[in-house]
Amino acid sequence: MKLEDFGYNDKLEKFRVENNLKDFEVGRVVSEHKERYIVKTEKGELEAEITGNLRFSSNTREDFPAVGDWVALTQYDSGFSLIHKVLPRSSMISRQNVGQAGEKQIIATNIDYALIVQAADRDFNINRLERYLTICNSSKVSPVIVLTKIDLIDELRLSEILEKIKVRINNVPIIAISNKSQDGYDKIKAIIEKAKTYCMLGSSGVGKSTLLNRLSGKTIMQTNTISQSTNKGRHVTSHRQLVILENGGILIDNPGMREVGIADSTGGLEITFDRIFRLSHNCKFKDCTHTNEIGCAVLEALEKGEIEKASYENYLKMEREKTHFESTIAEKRKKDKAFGKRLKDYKKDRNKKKY
Ligand SMILES: Nc1nc2c(ncn2[C@@H]2O[C@H](COP(=O)(O)OP(=O)(O)OP(=O)(O)O)[C@@H](O)[C@H]2O)c(=O)[nH]1
Ligand SMILES: [Zn+2]
Repeated sequence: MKLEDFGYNDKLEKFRVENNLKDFEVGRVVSEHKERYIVKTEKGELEAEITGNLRFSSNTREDFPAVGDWVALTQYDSGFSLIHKVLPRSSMISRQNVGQAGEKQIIATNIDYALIVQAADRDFNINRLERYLTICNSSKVSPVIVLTKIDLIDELRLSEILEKIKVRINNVPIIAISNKSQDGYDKIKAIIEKAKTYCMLGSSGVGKSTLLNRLSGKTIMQTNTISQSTNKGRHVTSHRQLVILENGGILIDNPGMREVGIADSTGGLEITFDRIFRLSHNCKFKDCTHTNEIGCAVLEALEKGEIEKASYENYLKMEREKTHFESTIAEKRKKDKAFGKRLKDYKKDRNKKKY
């Protein structure tokens, strides 16, 4: 397989040449477990770790490789490889780190499209759709809405749902499918492009695994463990998290992806709620919160019924979450800085005492 088959492009190649990385091998991280990586190269899959240098020059977890990353690495005779550099990312999906407040955890990188999967029966929820959209918009990933289980509803209900979406969400393709009858499969297959990278976002039970299995032409979820011997006879076993689909698309499906909470949409609100943001330019006060101010263009539009009340409320809720998350990050930075200073003072002090 060529690098291009799993997503390598001219931009990455240009970076590689300009940054004197020609002596390294290039590969894509297909799985990660406790800082051990499986990297797919033209020669096959390699097991790798990062160099000490990369570790020490990393300021945050974001600088470490993640699934989807393109990396420059060296393979040693022992069959072991070291990652020297992470090539620039075109997109990044992250979530709030559950253990550490204010820390981000990268789920996957270099994703072109996210399939936002919602079942058309009980799962359908437009507020949640807006949240997933916001995740996409803040991650620089293009969204596609996929409605599954349309075999469980009638045509009237389906057109109602489609209408509901269109009132609140503009310019996002919507594909309605049934994994059971395979209705709409031609449409979903048609949007999946060769060498583009996809991921799926959606609640549990909406049909993501079923769709993935069908698109890959294999039963991946059950046979997800690959065992392959490296050229030195070492065995690499990993949970495959990057899958090449039947028509050449690439799908990232790692455990983290399934856990991207809808609370992780800390940016991208401007794009999801562009109507509200456009209106806000006409608010009397620059720092208008659009909740009780005089001369608020958003409240005026709301009163006139020009924007949906439910959408407005969803926006306010997400805006509050965003503010909260940002202040947690700011606080953490302040603490880190204070700690850094204390450490410096301590070292200075210790050095003074030496002489
Ligand atoms: N009727 C109907 N059932 C479906 C459809 N798609 C999936 N299902 C069923 O819904 C259930 C859940 O499907 P999965 O594919 O496991 O859902 P998932 O999104 O991968 O769920 P998690 O693995 O928990 O994230 C299974 O019993 C499927 O057979 C559909 O289009 N129509
Ligand atoms: Zn306002």
